Amino acid sequence: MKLQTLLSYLHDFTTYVGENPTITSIEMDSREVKKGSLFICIKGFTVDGHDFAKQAVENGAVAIIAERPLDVDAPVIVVRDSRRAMAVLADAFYGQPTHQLHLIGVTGTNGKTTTTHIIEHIARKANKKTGLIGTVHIKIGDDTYPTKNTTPESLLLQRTFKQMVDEGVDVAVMEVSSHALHMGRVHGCDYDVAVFTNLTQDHLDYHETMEEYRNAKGLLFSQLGNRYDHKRPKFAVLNNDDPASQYYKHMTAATVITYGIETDSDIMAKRIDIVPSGMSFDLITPHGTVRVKTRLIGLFNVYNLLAAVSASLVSGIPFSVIVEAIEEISGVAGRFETVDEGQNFTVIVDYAHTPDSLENVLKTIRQFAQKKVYVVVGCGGDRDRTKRPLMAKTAVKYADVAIFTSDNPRSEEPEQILRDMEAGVSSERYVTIVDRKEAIYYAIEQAQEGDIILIAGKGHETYQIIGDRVIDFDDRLVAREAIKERKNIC
Ligand SMILES: CC(=O)N[C@H]1[C@@H](OP(=O)(O)OP(=O)(O)OC[C@H]2O[C@@H](n3ccc(=O)[nH]c3=O)[C@H](O)[C@@H]2O)O[C@H](CO)[C@@H](O)[C@@H]1O[C@H](C)C(=O)N[C@@H](C)C(=O)N[C@H](CCC(=O)O)C(=O)O
Ligand SMILES: Nc1ncnc2c1ncn2[C@@H]1O[C@H](COP(=O)(O)OP(=O)(O)OP(=O)(O)O)[C@@H](O)[C@H]1O
Repeated sequence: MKLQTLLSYLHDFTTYVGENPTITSIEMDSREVKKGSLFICIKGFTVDGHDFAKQAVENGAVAIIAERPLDVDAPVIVVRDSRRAMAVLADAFYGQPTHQLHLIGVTGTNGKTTTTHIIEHIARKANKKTGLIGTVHIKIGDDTYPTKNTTPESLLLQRTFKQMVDEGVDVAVMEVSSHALHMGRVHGCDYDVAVFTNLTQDHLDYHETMEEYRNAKGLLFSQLGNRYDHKRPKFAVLNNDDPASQYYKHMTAATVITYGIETDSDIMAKRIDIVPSGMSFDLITPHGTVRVKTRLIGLFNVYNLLAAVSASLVSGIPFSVIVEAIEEISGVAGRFETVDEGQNFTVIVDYAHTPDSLENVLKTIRQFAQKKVYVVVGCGGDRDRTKRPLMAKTAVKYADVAIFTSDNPRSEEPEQILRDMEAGVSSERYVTIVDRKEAIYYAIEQAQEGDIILIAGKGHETYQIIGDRVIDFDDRLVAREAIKERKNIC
């Protein structure tokens, strides 16, 4: 594509009249630049991409997008916000692929990964070829690709959508983080369905106030149905039991579909029975009411199922197929995942890393617990500090024994993070063990027959970030080793 053709997609840009090279790729990392690339300088949180423009030109970049003039041997196009410009350019460069996909975006503090996986499962059951983008991985059909962010940067995102179109994907479902919405990573995405799960405290290191956090998520709904003059209908699927939905309802031009348990909604669950092996409930929809059974556990998963059912129904998937799919779905990796080595106590690994999700998971466990409940929990470094005392308070409130430990301390001292957690609790019902492996071993050594241990925070993750180092660490493997060692000792 010619540079000037590409630039014509930037609405606020009209002045470029220089050279017009053919652009063979767009890159935001100077190390990825090839001959013919357009290099976009992004001011990062660690380094400034503008400092790598020279290197990009040496590597073959034929034009540069930047937020200020640069002294390099290639045309420099100055824009106000290069990250947003990148989203528009990537969308254009890859042929606006989201116009050709049925795209479902899921946002909310908790439940995004679970809900997107349920939707993917339902769509596959309906014989659709699916694409999935989220925290665990990117998946196209059966092929998976690793990913660094819940919602990737626009370049990778649009490249992925293009691959999905090329591979014949019918339904693409993705997690849309508030960071991505705020930074404009998803600018240019043409969503057909936007789903809201819930809003509770998280990410205040980035958004600063709950209001800003709520507004960032609102961008998914305010932009839905406004941006493109398409014939395709647009739907906003909202959790009626969450107060933030009232706000999103008023800001969207799309058709609103609501779901809930407590508040009258289009799609509802009633008569919910939860047992250790799963749940059953009346699923009430405009297409009829059926009693469904699922292996997923916890009231929060009823919400995730309702969100997924609503999104699937407005996507035209038959009700009977949806019901069949939810009856056979098993869990999502690292979400309420049990570690079973035949021991006589239960070990659950769960990704709960917000006060609300920790509370929900512990409340669910409390429903079955006959004996003691242990929780191993920590808080990430360089992230929302205000949630640390709240996480500790929740752990101590619902567990008999809380073990505070490290969870991705990053550049912070783990001891300081743990002191921040301890500040939230006055009782002595906790133990602090800095080393996460030791903490897990401690819980497993202490557990008696019938006890339940929740290892919270890292779920499917297979690493710990300590300082600059990323070390291999998988809660599930560590728990397995600890159980086996304990058996050998016994
Ligand atoms: C705070 C944040 O969002 N950081 C993101 C950002 O990294 P950064 O700002 O540190 O980038 P940087 O290293 O400073 O680099 C700046 C620019 O220089 C370029 N560069 C750098 C070095 C070089 O030699 N040459 C070069 O060109 C880089 O390619 C980049 O374009 O850009 C990276 C590349 O896209 C992202 O992966 C990274 O996300 C990090 C991993 C992150 O943790 N982000 C969190 C806050 C986040 O976005 N989380 C949400 C979900 C949260 C949730 O719901 O739980 C998400 O969607 O993932
Ligand atoms: N609807 C929900 N409401 C509250 N808590 C939930 C809900 N769904 C899941 N959880 C809890 O939150 C944890 C994370 O769930 P999930 O990965 O689906 O959310 P997420 O929104 O993708 O999280 P993240 O943005 O951090 O990746 C689960 O392990 C569970 O403990």
